[in-house]
Amino acid sequence: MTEATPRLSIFPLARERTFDPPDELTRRRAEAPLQRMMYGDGHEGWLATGYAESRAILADARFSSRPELMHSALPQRVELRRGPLPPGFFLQMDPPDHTRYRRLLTGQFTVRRMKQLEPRIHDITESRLDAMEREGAPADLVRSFALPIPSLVICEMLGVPYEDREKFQHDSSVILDLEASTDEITAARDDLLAYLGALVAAKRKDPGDDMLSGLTASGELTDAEIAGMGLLLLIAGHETTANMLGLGTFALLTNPRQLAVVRDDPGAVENAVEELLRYLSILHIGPTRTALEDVEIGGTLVRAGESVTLSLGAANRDPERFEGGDTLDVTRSAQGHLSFGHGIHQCLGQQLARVEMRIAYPALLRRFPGLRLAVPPEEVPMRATSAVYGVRRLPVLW
Ligand code: HEM
Repeated sequence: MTEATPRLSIFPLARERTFDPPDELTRRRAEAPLQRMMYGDGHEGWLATGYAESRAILADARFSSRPELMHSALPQRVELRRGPLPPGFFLQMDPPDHTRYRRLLTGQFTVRRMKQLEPRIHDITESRLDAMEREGAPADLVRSFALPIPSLVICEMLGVPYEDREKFQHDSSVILDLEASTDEITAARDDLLAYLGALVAAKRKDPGDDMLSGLTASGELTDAEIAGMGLLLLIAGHETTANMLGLGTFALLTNPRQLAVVRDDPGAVENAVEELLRYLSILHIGPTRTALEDVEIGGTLVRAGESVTLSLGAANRDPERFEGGDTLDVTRSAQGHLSFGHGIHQCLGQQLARVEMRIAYPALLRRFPGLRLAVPPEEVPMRATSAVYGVRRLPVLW
């Protein structure tokens, strides 16, 4: 077993190339796929960059997701780790609490259920494309396409009024901002929780045909728990897919041969979406887990109480698992990628995200066969300091 002193201080975020993880992470992976890293709070924890190691950690019940056990890999405390966890926010819970909440939602996110949603997602996509056509070029693809589609879908599913999008889109982006202060994050979270709490209370009195109303009817949850679950679903449900649509389109526009496959071969789209998920790995940092007891991972001992931060981007490019992984190849089999995580916390909304992307990318590329960037690629502003990587704006012409 090996146990070295930390050589890396603080998780690197700066990317040398738009679509690749930071070079430092790639170098670290070649050196040791699980190695010591100094955390922002002085903790001597671990960094996992290898595919096998990351997958093993995510699958192992001896690693916890609880924020109060976790150290922060960045100097500033990030995400919702500070302060008491909102009830129902099961992303950061362990069994049995995690199991209890997640179980109430799994039926809503099955492949079958997502198939039923397909016609509605088609309609939403087409109406966004119509609006883009009406408004004319140039357009910001994020504002007119990538953000509204998943936002509209998750709003309809949850029963959140889309008219309130400015509030929840703003609060979500603050919560995910790695440079926001703890006070700003807490204020945005509390604002969104208060908004959702009022919505849930209204639905308890006058239920609709939506997920939040369904949860009130389950009789198992308090309003605060439902608001916490709603917070998780609302943030996870639009920020992630929106960034995949924006960044994915950018990647395709700079790889015209790959773009042509997605546009012209309907049979290739399913696979192409998996490859875009693998190649882009939009979770910029993490997840992070903490060992509840001593655990050996590939010959390295992680001691009880130590945190491990993963880089899914580095793991998804690991040459031991994906040959030539630094190249975008929409015809390769990207199955087994870790972009949706792995184990008990594996993304609940993954089928929804897949359906949205399988519909949206080809629809966009077919409607605007001449789609191209309106600015040089290096001028596209990136979300370099958000927990979810992507483009801030994507100016396009057609
Ligand atoms: C391309 C889009 C998406 C990506 C890349 C993504 C990624 C992830 C990842 C990596 C995790 C695991 C985090 C961990 O292990 O700590 C996760 C969890 C989760 N995701 Fe997604 N996600 C996406 C879309 C969605 C959508 C559309 C929803 C819909 C509501 C959603 C809801 C959730 C929820 C509720 C969890 C927590 C699951 C649990 O703790 O059991 N995600 N997601």
